[in-house]
Amino acid sequence: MRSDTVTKGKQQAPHRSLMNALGMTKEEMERPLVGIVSSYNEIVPGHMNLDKIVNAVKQGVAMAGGTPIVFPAIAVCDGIAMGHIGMKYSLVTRDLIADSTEAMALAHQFDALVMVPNCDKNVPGLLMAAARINIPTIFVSGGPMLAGRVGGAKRSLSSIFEAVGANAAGTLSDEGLLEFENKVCPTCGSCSGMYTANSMNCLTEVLGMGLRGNGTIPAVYSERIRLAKHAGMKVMELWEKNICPRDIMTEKAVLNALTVDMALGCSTNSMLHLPAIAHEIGMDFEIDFANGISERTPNLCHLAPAGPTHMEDLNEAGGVYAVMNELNKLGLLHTDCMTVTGKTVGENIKDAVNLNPEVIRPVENPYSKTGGLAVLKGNLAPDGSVVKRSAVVPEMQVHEGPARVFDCEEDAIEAIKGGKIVAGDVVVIRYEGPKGGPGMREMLNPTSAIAGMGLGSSVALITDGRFSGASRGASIGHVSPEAAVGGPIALVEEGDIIRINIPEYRLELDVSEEELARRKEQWKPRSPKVKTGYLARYAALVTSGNRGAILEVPGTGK
Ligand SMILES: CC(C)(O)[C@@H](O)C(=O)O
Ligand SMILES: [Mg+2]
Repeated sequence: MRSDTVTKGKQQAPHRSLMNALGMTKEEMERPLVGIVSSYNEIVPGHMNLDKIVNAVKQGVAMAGGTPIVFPAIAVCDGIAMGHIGMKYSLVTRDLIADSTEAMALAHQFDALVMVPNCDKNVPGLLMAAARINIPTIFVSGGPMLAGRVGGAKRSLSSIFEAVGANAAGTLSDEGLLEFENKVCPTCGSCSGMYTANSMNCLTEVLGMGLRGNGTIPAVYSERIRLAKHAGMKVMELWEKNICPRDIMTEKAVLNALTVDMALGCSTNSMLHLPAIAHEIGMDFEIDFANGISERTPNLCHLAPAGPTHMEDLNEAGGVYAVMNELNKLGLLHTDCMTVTGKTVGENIKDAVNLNPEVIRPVENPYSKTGGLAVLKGNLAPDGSVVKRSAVVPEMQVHEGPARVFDCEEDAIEAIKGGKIVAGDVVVIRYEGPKGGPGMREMLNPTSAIAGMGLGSSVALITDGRFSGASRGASIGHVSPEAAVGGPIALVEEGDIIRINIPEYRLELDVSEEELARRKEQWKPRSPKVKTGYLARYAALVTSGNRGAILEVPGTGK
């Protein structure tokens, strides 16, 4: 066993004495040591129940003959971090979570791992760590929040952000806003739409790293406790068979995840996290892969913010496996991939029935023939940009309008709320990229203000930052290269015409090559917004959005 390094032999007497200090018995030391990575804390609603999940995992591991040992991972609530300096500290935690888990797992020589994440950065951060450490590992998340009820309709986090915009526009009273505030987040769990956390928890199931229901069983259901116990038992089976993450998260599994992403209508952040996970398994991942997959994959789900359904509805309808089974009818999945069930994808999904054709449209009757995401390229984004096209109204799929340029999120918000943005405008928010932000903030306040003020069908937003899964509208993010490194987005001037053509995957600035070359000559890099601490170190190492904002070892290109 890997843990023999710390438990067996005379040289290990000091190690065993320290384990004695933990209260660990000889019998416990002789069993496989299973690290349980707990993302529990008291500030993230999606994580406040993870102590219960972790306890259930411990019981499962112990029942199956392992010794469970808990250690922590940090976690940020993107909702609470939204719209201020806190959001610069969100994406950057993904890599802290991956790196710190690598450090803990290898420092203590665990035999296997159970990852217990839930919200936006913990799921991808721990998937990256799992691929990197590559010892038998299973995931069990905390589960989604139930939807709230406002005026008889199911509502969630995107509606409260948009309610703020409606209130600013005078179409929603202060009492109305307060009602949203009090009702949209009724339980613990990851916010109830197909936002980033739930996107990544569902894709964990597709990647084969979580058991059935990992993405959709609500946080407050006792079924989730049972799922956690099963995950604890299952990791011991994976250990016995030595099935490791890189046997499961193969290139084909990543392509399956991208495919199901298209059908579910996942968050644009999946297009940062999948390339980063792919990087950990040594896969070359060009983001425009996504378009080929998007072309042939129908969009089957319109969960919030794209439509009125929520994670609890997807769960009732049969969950992720039912969506996969639909896609399998078109032969779109690699069914031979191994999973943590010890079975292949094909074996896992064969009996999954779609129980609600309104929540999961059958492949014969999709919301659209093409998938949820698209990658746009052109002279404004030579290395690519990402849009959730399933959340863009038909009249904005092709749009042309004057650039309204802002060098940070706060300035854009002020202009939108101050009524300075009008129908037709293309709002450009730059110097918010991975290096420039630093930390590539989510622009949920600007997109919600646009939607809430009734401009969602006439105004587009382009940024080298990123979006929340709760953002909707013609919101094009991850524009690469970013402004801070002199990407063309830095050269846009107020009033330049920008052309967006989603069906043709184009994003163009209507300025001649000569003029752009002239502007480039004059462009000078700005002094970094943050000069000390983790953000400064992060900015020095981070790559661009199209590469998943991975951290590169300087000089290696890796
Ligand atoms: C706050 C949210 C909903 O988690 C957002 O940050 C997202 O990415 O979906
Ligand atoms: Mg987020």
